[in-house]
Amino acid sequence: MIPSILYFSPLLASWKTQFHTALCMYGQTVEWKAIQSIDQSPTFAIVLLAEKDIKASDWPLLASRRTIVIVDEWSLDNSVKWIQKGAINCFARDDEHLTAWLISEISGLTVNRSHQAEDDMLQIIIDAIPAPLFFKDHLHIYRGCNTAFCQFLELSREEIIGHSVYDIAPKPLADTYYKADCQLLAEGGTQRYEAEVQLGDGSIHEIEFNKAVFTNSNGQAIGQVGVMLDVTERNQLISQLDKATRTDPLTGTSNRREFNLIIQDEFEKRKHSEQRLSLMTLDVDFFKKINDKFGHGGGDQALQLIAKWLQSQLRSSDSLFRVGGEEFYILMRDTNIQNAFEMAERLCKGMATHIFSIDQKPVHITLSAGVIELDPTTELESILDMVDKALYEAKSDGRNCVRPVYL
Ligand SMILES: Nc1nc2c(ncn2[C@@H]2O[C@H](COP(=O)(O)OP(=O)(O)OP(=O)(O)O)[C@@H](O)[C@H]2O)c(=O)[nH]1
Repeated sequence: MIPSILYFSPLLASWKTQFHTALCMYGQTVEWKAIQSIDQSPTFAIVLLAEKDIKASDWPLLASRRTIVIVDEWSLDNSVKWIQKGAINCFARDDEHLTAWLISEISGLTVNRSHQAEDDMLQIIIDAIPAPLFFKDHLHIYRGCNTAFCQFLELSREEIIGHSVYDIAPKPLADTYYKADCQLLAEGGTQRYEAEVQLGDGSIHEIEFNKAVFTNSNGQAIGQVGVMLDVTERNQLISQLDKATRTDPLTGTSNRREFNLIIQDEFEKRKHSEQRLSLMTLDVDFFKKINDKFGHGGGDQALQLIAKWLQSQLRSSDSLFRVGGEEFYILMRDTNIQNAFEMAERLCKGMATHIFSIDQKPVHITLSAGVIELDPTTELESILDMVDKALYEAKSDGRNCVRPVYL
């Protein structure tokens, strides 16, 4: 006869002997295995835990095993408390009823098959649903799932049903699901959230969970049902789309939309920090002539070369934006007006002496610029107006020069 395995926690090491003898007397062959915590036992196993050995991290797994809690002094209140946490029974150390109860458990006399037909019908129905679907009881133990859910996790139904989420997911992910489950059961109703799920091949997918609590006829929450939608691709598309709406497709730099978002944010931060912030507006001089000489394609190429060159001149804390046809902004963090002015001069001089090549022909390009420091006591709109005017001043003063705004 194959011995039944009984798992026990450290404080029950010597205590178990009396039960071993009693069980043998009634013809039960058992094997005892010591465990330090409940996760070292397989699901469905009979696990005997001394109350003092149980840690809070063991609680989510109590119901996925046939857990018996052994207490020093039995009380109805305490016993019910453990049963509500998922244990199937609670006995005092010296309670001989435990022997009879263990014999019944080991013999499998408690299995109730009266609802088998309904269960089979429910399984057929949920298997027809293409999205992964599962349901858990109020103790967070999986009580059912459809074929799509098994395929999704690459686990068999046996590896899921009766298990706690801590049995089938890595601990950090299981913590997330467990927390969400607790919240849903406490609040009732429905819940929708996104979380990562690790598949059988180790890949991580972003999943939208749509869950709902179900109740018994008294309105008491007895479990939850969840449907999973794989939104990994959808989220990737959203983030690509979001990036595209903030990027200038010609030069790859950030565009005006991104500038509007960033400048608001940086300006708000500036109001609560001593870190200086400056803005440079740049416009390519006589750009129309480049288009006229090289065609629109040549002009596009020039804009790409200009953006690349500007980017190569910046510090990692500066941000470049293409905000119009041949107009660029540079946001300079940690920079006062003096430093911003020097930097603008350096860029204009550098651009004027740099020789670009379009269609193998050398091209000279110059820039006009305005600079301003973002004073937190001035309205952002007026700052942007003033720096634009400074740029027009640079244009009307002959181009290829910088005009600073001193507030
Ligand atoms: N190739 C190309 N040209 C563009 C693009 N956007 C704007 N332009 C051109 O840039 C030129 C800008 O001309 P203007 O505003 O008159 O300015 P400018 O010729 O640079 O002269 P100033 O700014 O006064 O020095 C126009 O001819 C636009 O068609 C673009 O994406 N690609």
